[in-house]
Amino acid sequence: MTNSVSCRLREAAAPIWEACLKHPFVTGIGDGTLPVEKFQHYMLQDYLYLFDYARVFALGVVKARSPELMRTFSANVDAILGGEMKIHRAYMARLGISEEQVFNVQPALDNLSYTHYMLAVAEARGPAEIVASILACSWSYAEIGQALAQIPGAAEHPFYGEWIRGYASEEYAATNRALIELMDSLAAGATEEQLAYLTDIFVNCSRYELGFWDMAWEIRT
Ligand SMILES: Cc1ncc(CO)c(N)n1
Repeated sequence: MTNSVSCRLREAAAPIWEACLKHPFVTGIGDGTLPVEKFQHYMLQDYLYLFDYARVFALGVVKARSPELMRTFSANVDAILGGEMKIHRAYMARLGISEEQVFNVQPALDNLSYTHYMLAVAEARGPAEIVASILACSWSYAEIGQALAQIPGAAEHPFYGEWIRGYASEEYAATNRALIELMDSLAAGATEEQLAYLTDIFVNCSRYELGFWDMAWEIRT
């Protein structure tokens, strides 16, 4: 991965990712001290977020110019709607929230701005830019999951353990690795100008990730 495009993206966003890992919301999941009220707000917002996140991948299906790439994007739409959302649905059930109730929640401004930035990039550009915008989300959650799972007892926590196990799972890591490889293959032969744009997208999405943790921590609407 050294010297790869994905490595360059990761390095450009490194200080922001550090801040995400140290964020009180994230460390609160890790040590189990996060107030459930904050987590519930986050869960509702994140569930809404995932529908738009799946739409970004769906635009990848529209923009792809090869059947293989169409299938890759399509499989990711399915992995989000059917796989990752299982974590959310399990928490919704535990918190007593129905899918209908979620759809009556207004997206927080930090959430709406983030998803609409990704959707705007996806509408205007092509597969490489779509993957750059999605990779910041997927990869940062994979790193957060791995980091929290290393804290003794964290993955067994009666409430937050399930979230940690979901994002620390081999399934999630494998999907993320495939996205990293896809980024590198789509960016192969890109000009310096194109690479600079992919980096901007990745860094902006990382800033939005940090904003999402702030929104959740402060219960911003
Ligand atoms: C805000 C946010 N970013 C990334 C992910 C991982 O898909 C998520 N579930 N939520």
